[in-house]
Amino acid sequence: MNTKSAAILGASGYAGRELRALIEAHPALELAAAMSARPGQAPEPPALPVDPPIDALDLDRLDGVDVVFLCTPHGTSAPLALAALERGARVVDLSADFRLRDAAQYERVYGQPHTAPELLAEAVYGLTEFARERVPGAQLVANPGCYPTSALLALKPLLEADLLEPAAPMVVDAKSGLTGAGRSASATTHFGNVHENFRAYGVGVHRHGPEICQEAGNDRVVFTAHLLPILRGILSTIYLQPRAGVGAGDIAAALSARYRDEPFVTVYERGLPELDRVQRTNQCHLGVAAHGPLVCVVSAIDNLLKGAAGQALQNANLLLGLPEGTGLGPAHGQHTATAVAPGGLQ
Ligand SMILES: NC(=O)C1=CN([C@@H]2O[C@H](COP(=O)(O)OP(=O)(O)OC[C@H]3O[C@@H](n4cnc5c(N)ncnc54)[C@H](OP(=O)(O)O)[C@@H]3O)[C@@H](O)[C@H]2O)C=CC1
Ligand SMILES: CC(=O)N[C@@H](CCC(=O)OP(=O)(O)O)C(=O)O
Repeated sequence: MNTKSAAILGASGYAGRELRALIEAHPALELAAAMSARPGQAPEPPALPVDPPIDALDLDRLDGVDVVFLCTPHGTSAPLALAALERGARVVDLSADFRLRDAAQYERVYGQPHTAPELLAEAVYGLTEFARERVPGAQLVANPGCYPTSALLALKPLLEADLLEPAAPMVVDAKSGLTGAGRSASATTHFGNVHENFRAYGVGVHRHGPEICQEAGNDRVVFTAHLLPILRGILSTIYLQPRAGVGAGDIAAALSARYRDEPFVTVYERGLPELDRVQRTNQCHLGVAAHGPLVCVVSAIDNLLKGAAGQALQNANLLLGLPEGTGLGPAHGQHTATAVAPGGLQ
């Protein structure tokens, strides 16, 4: 395999560290730069002698780099994407800056004007299992949000197969571990404060609601986020009203058929997903159960891998003409290299 070069901006964050561990174990990618992007600030020195160094932001180091990963907060990614594209790199942005197609909606949802609206039309929403035809030709990939990844992998095949009652809401009751909030401790996400606690947040206004609706193609998704007192993983319990005559068995069969050949999505024949089966893997596990007049689909992912760095690497492999699963470890239900790699959050 010809080696390609990669750079990470935001390498000191949770997603950036995870991606770094994946790239360092990747057989065809070479890490050209791992930079901490906050302008004007020196990167933190490594905490331990074994921790890899992170450099200060220097956009000139992106010259000649094949793919740039933006692991930076929304609002800061857009100008960095512009700079990387101007230098000829392809870009995978892990933030929300290019996920919503409409600049006015971005401003409503994120409370600030978009600084590179001219790029929105060309950005490809990289839910990889549904974007394989468009990602390889893209310059800019908008990596999906973690909650949206868990919801959309369950919903999209059922919408495409027209198995759901058209007027009924689709209720996505999702729970995330603390790493979903990034590494900056806050009063509400610091482990010490959430210990023995569990709560819903952003009810009715969470920024991932519009993203899920956009990609589901309708406004009937009712999404609620919860914060779990664990480190990593998202489990979404999704309540759906099937069309008359459609039962849980039909829903499970449709998901199984859609994902039969997918290395990173596993549909259970019996039982329901649990977080410890997907933590530190790039897997989405789906399970189905009848629930009175409704059908319940449970979807579980690791927020930092399938919900962020792992899916970003699937997309980057496609951008670079590499097999999609390169560097993502054994295909089914097993832990990736990040379970043991330095820098990967254990
Ligand atoms: N955590 C998760 O589960 C997921 C995260 N994402 C997205 O990925 C991105 C990174 O998330 P995560 O790793 O959790 O975040 P972290 O807060 O852990 O890390 C953020 C990174 O961005 C840098 N940064 C912070 N503020 C600025 C700024 N004003 N300008 C430039 N750079 C800045 C930080 O560098 P410094 O060292 O200077 O602080 C750090 O390297 C976000 O957009 C997030 O929404 C997407 C899916 C899941
Ligand atoms: C637990 C937690 O706080 N999660 C974050 C979402 C995770 C994230 O980083 O958002 P993106 O996937 O859009 O990048 C939140 O609720 O805003």
